[in-house]
Amino acid sequence: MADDDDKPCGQAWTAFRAAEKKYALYREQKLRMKGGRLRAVALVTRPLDLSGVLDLHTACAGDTPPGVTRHAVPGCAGPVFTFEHHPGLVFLPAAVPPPQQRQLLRAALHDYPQPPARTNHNAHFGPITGLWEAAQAARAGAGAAEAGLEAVVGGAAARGGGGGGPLRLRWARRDGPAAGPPPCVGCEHVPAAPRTCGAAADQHQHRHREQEEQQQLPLQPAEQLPATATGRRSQGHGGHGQPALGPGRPGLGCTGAIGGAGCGSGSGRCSHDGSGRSSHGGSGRSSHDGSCGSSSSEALLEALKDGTGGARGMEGPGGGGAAEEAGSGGRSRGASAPSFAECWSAEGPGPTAEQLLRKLRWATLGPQFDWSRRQYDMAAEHRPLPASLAQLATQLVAAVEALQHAGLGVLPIGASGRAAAYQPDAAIVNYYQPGDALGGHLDDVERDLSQPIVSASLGADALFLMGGPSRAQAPTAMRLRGGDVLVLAGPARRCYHGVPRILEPEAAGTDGGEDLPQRSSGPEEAYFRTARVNISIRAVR
Ligand SMILES: O=C(O)CCC(=O)C(=O)O
Ligand SMILES: [Fe+2]
Repeated sequence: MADDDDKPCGQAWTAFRAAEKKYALYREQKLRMKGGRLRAVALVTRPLDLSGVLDLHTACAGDTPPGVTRHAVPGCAGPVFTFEHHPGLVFLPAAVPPPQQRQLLRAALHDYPQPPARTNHNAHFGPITGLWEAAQAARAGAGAAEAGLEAVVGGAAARGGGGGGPLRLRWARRDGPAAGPPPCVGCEHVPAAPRTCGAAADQHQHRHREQEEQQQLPLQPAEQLPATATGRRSQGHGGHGQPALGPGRPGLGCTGAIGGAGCGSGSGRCSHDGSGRSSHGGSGRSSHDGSCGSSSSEALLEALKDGTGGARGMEGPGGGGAAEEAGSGGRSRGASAPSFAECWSAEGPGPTAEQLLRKLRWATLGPQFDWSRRQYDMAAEHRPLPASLAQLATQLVAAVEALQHAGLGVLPIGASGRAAAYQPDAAIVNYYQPGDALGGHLDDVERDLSQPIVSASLGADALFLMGGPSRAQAPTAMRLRGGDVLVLAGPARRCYHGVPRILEPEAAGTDGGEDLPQRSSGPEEAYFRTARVNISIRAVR
């Protein structure tokens, strides 16, 4: 793990940090004198200067900018770009075709956060089943209530005038070590360590969210816990971090820190926690026919009928969901996963599903990283990397290998130097809302750093910073759109990178979601009009 070389407070920012600050979203209160007093009249977004940002979609059509080389690669529909100052970085614009984007976006909401995959919520609440479906329950409407939604939500549907009501987690966040039995499913919490100025007290914190401190989820006594969920605590939690709500991310192998306010921001956190043994979370049903408008409520109702909690695999071109791809065969939750009904009710003490969905930051597929031992825990329960993601990464790495054969030297891949040696088995799924950022970091704890990372962007546009081996090196700012892929290979594996900004539609110059395939009014599309998902696929074994 490389040193965190951000300068201490009071000194100049590193070049990387300066770039983060340049592109970060800042909102300022506009003040005006009213009645003899200064009053806040509006929240103003600081203008964003995109003139220094590389947009290789425009270069696809026109001239290639200095320091960037365009290649035609067999097997790639469009051009592929490499960078003089970033050896090992390969940019493949629009490499994920629209139908596959659509499948991945749906899977990212329906499947990937399902237990036994872990998410940032595990540290506070334990495994949660059917988050997306529960968040959609209020939209399920009277039909859903009639069909049995009220069986789960109690009186909420009725109180909601037939429109359903928000579902709440049955258990609440715990803010301290469990005070005696009974322990609960949601009690993994490590007391916050104070963030010290410029120090490495929390060097695993990468994400910040504007105003996150004001957006804390409700804290209530952990009561009314589902009997079946008691006694389960996630394993392997290193206890080093600060799994406060919001910006924690797995940071597998990451070194970095970002704090919107610099020192003393107190928002550092890291939520790494191992989970139990491998299982899966879906029954492998496919639903990629564009009929997503009602699919979430249908999935919910299906789930209510069969008790699987909506944890259905919906990903995979061949009709198989992620779980099916993982060879699970039918049941839709892992051994340690509570059912949908155990998780959600109309009157639980916890936050609403919508709140939790907004705060979903990451999910991990494949082996979990154990921060206490600083290694991947291969034995702990996890959701295997779906075959479709492994296939996507393998195909793209093979395309990149073609550059190698053309003498461009962007790899090696593995000791053999052949793409065939590349066997991805893990991914981090990052969920970004407007205002989120991922601070500069290295991904450097995988066993074999000669294995590339394949990083696919989905949903809203973002700015990506690609730096060098130290933060002192000024990064290149690039615009990423839904469907774009970056491959970090060779020397680029040891370089700082991060995401300082998700482009809100105004900044992006769009009304949002232009790049989403087959735009429709489905809830998934609505989510991705402003949100972004990144899936970074890795080989960790
Ligand atoms: O969101 C992105 O584009 C970058 C993600 C990343 O760097 C990571 O997950 O390590
Ligand atoms: Fe990364």
